[in-house]
Amino acid sequence: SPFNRHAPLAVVFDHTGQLRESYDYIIAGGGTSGLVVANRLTENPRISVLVIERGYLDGQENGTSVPGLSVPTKYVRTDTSVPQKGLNNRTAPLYTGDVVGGGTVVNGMFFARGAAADYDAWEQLGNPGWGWDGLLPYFKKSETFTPPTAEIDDMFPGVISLDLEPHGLDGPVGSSFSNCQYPVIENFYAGWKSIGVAINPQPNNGEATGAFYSTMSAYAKNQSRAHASNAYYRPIAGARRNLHLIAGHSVSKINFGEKNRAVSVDFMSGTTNETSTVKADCEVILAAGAFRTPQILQLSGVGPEPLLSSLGIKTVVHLPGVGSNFQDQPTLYMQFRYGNYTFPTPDWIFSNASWAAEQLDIYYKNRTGIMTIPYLGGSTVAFLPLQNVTSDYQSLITSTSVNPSSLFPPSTHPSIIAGYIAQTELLRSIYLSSHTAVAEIAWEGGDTVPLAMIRPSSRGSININTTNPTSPPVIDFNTFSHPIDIAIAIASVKKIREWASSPPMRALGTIETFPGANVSSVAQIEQAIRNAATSSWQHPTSTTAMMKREWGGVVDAELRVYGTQGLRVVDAGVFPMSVAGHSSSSVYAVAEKAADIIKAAWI
Ligand SMILES: Cc1cc2nc3c(=O)[nH]c(=O)nc-3n(C[C@H](O)[C@H](O)[C@H](O)COP(=O)(O)OP(=O)(O)OC[C@H]3O[C@@H](n4cnc5c(N)ncnc54)[C@H](O)[C@@H]3O)c2cc1C
Repeated sequence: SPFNRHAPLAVVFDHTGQLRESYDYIIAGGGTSGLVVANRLTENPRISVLVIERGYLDGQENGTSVPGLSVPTKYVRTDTSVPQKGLNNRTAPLYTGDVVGGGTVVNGMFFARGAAADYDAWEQLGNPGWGWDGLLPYFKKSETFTPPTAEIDDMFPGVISLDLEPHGLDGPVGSSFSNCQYPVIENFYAGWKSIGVAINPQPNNGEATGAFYSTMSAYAKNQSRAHASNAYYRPIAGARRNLHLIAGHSVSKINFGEKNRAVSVDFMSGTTNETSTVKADCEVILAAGAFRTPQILQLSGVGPEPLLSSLGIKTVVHLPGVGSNFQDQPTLYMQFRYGNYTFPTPDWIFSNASWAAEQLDIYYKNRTGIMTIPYLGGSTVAFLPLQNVTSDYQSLITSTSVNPSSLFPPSTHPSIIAGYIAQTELLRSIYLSSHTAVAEIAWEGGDTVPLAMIRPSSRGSININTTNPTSPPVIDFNTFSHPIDIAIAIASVKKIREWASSPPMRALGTIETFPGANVSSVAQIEQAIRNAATSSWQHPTSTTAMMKREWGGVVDAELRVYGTQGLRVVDAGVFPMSVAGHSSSSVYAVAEKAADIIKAAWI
């Protein structure tokens, strides 16, 4: 059993008989945010915390620690959306972590923060303290940053800032750089530079734009993956008797007492479906991620009343925003090949077994080589503000403006539309800004060039359609429902082509194989995107948004669920809008801040 390792001070349980009847705090979801909060609250030995996690502890397999290896599929859960009109009625997968540590155990290890403007927009949506200045101390608190090796610094002079100031130096999550790189990455930077996209050596200081070498979530010393489990849970698991974690069980319902106080949760065994109840003396904290937290709330009677009553669920709080405002970042995987490219490419890891074995050997001996580069995309990215994507950006914004109400079904509660209008006003200034990006282009030196539309105006939903907690909720990304999203995607494809045909990339003999040179008119590019893009960049957020209640918000600026007591949400669902960056570093920062907010309430 995976639990034997923890004996005799075992705090990981797999059956309910070992649990107490009540805990001060019950955390639903032992993923990224849940483990941060569990760790911080149990710093006080008088506070007891139970984490209930659907997945199990990872077995510390090579795939969860060596950046260059693929993660064991058993830790990744795949759910499927309803057909997406904007994708010519195709469905799209949503991947999430199904393991203690959640998404960070299986993610692509990009560890870049969003732009200051992204978090400032959160604050402007009515959340004092949640802007860049308010969050920066928590980004730092979660991180131990290590600058690149001299070898990487010499290979890419000036590409990575050695300035430690914006970083944390003693937090739980390692943040560092792969210490080996494919030499062709130089052409990536030179290509962008040649078409006017500057190299940004310090993308973690609020200016997350330009072409840069991203920090990755890894410990520099041994070049192994840093995830929430090994950063926030394993180091304390045996030592803190006040922290219990039950694996393999899912929270199915929050039970409310007088004045809508969350008093206990029901949770189910993943193997037997047997349901148990455990009491919360202080609070229930939801950390099941942007996909699952709305499900728990709706099953518990907190959500849009019409939906709840249609399923026969008694409404505890009519909160129309639960499950709405869903955001993810649609992604198109363009394909290229390279005529003059003889050096090993990232694709060799899969196609050349003896080379891959040799690299693994180098990794284990010296913690260097190609296996230090995350397999899901490398570390090299370009984050383009709209004005870098197209010089016509102002007319693109004007020509795609729509009546916000027309983007939602007629039955949508007015508060959701009001909140969306508040967001679109901020989005407009974001689209005009040179300080935050709309498109992300990654290249690890191989055939695939992902293009992620990281600043969507479209909004989807996550809603239950059954009272059965073992059925996943309905995922509707509503991809490309706002015309600006497809317009930005089309302009971005053209921009990537400009980069691919810049002299430094041409020198590699770069040829686009998908969509391909014959796909050239705007209409053709649009169809190629609609036929091939996927809805998610694996960054689902905003389904329990921190916004005013009259704007369809679900939690206040202290992350308390409106209309309830003793109930908060701390996961990526609380982001009012997605950030133009990868989400994990923001999730850690939000959860660190959440823990401080919860502790402040003790006094
Ligand atoms: C394949 C993939 C690649 C990614 N790549 C990157 C990347 O390169 N860089 C980056 O920054 N971000 C990336 N992300 C996103 C990032 O990892 C997530 O944004 C982050 O982990 C979300 O944290 P969370 O706490 O909101 O949710 P999670 O970490 O998903 O935690 C939620 C936890 O709740 C559990 N759970 C769900 N339902 C229940 C229930 N009912 N009861 C109990 N437990 C439950 C889940 O098993 C999970 O462990 C990626 C994600 C994936 C899946």
